[in-house]
Amino acid sequence: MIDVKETSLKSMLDRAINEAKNNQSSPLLSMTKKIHDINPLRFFEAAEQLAMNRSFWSATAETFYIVGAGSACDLADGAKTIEQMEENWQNLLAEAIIHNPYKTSGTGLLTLGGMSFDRAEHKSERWKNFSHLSFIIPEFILTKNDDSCYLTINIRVREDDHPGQLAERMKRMERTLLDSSVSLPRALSIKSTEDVAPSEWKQTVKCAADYIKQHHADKIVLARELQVKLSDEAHITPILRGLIETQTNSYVFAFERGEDCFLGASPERLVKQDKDKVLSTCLAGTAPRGKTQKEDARIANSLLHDEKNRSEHDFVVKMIRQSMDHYCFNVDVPEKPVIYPLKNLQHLYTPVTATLRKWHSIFDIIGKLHPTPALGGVPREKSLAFIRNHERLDRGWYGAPVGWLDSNFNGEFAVGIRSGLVQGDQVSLFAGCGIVRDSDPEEEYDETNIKFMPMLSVLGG
Ligand SMILES: C=C(O[C@@H]1C=C(C(=O)O)C=C[C@H]1O)C(=O)O
Ligand SMILES: [Mg+2]
Repeated sequence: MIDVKETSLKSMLDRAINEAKNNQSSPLLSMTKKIHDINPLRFFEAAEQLAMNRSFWSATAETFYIVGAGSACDLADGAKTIEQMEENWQNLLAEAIIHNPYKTSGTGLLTLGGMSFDRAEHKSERWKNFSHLSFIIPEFILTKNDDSCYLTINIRVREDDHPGQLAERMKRMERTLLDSSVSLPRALSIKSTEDVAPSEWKQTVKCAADYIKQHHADKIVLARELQVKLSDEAHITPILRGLIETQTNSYVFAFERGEDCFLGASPERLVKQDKDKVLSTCLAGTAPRGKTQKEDARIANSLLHDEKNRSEHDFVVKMIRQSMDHYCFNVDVPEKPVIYPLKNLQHLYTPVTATLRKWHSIFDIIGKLHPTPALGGVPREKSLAFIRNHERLDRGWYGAPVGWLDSNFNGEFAVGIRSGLVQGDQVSLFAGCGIVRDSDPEEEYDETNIKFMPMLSVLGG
């Protein structure tokens, strides 16, 4: 990695093109600067006008946004596993020419992306635009952290590139992306919804509960789908705005691939890395919110003491603790869960903190954790086999890690739940729940219905 102090795009390009010629390589040039305050949703919308594929990430508990536009490269090209992708990342970093004078996490050279829930599963037509593994380094990245905004430009430089022309092209695109007069499209409304095979799903829940009672497994997470037809082709920006405004304590994300977009507002952090500090979250066990404060407190209290929900939760805690022990020391896990309140429901929540051992990365942790028993089950292989054989859904990127990481060992990944796949005027929403021995199909069905609410309400339902 070459850390550069000079700042003009043209002189950086001259330098990078020289490197490319001398080494017969195509290094990535990454330049970051501070810019005036800009609404991340306007930047996101402006990228649509340039017909660029977009990535969006926001942690709504903080004022933190990363918006990516275009693609300088996909790290997962030619990689079948997370390990191979990490190797691509390391090779790219080794050659990269970076100018980023800021220490803020999420600025500078970074990558955003996700993966399929089950990379062993055959990909259906519906997810054709979403590779099993895909992490893009956007051409333009807007990072907003509290009141500070940063713009990063990433260019894959080739030896026959013309520095002057390239600099002009990037500047023109930058002007369009930062144009604050871009108007935000209006929200749409829902024309109809269709619950996909509800009675078959309840039957599968019963089958899973029986399988568990026969001691073949301890927990199996089953998901189902709700098809939504919109009044017109979906605009992504108003959906994201709705999610940001309504879903506190969540990660609002969107990943466009071709004409399709996978998006959602997940409350579930898989892992956050801040140098050698890592944080994971056990989130499982669910109840609705109460209509009054008193009712809400009563529901929270019974959730905390409910045996069935505690067992759903405890499987996750046990597994995450063991997995973190693998790559970390100082693993700290509180004895009991607390309540994690969301707009439409509340969960049992246990945070896990740890220190990452030298030579290990966030990719190692993702590879070890996914799928946790919050989305797969216990034991892992048996529950995955059950899901493959019985669930009628191709989960695609639903339930899998989505997030970002930068070149300074910071990053954050959520589990892609409370989410949907937008394809034109059609949205497929996904929701699942943890089946244990005492699960009742009707109750689990009701639980998935509340999990559809965050997405449904911003789509206009
Ligand atoms: C599978 C989902 O959520 C998971 C299942 C939960 C449960 O069954 O109680 C709670 C949170 C998540 O771990 C989903 O939202 O789709
Ligand atoms: Mg549950």
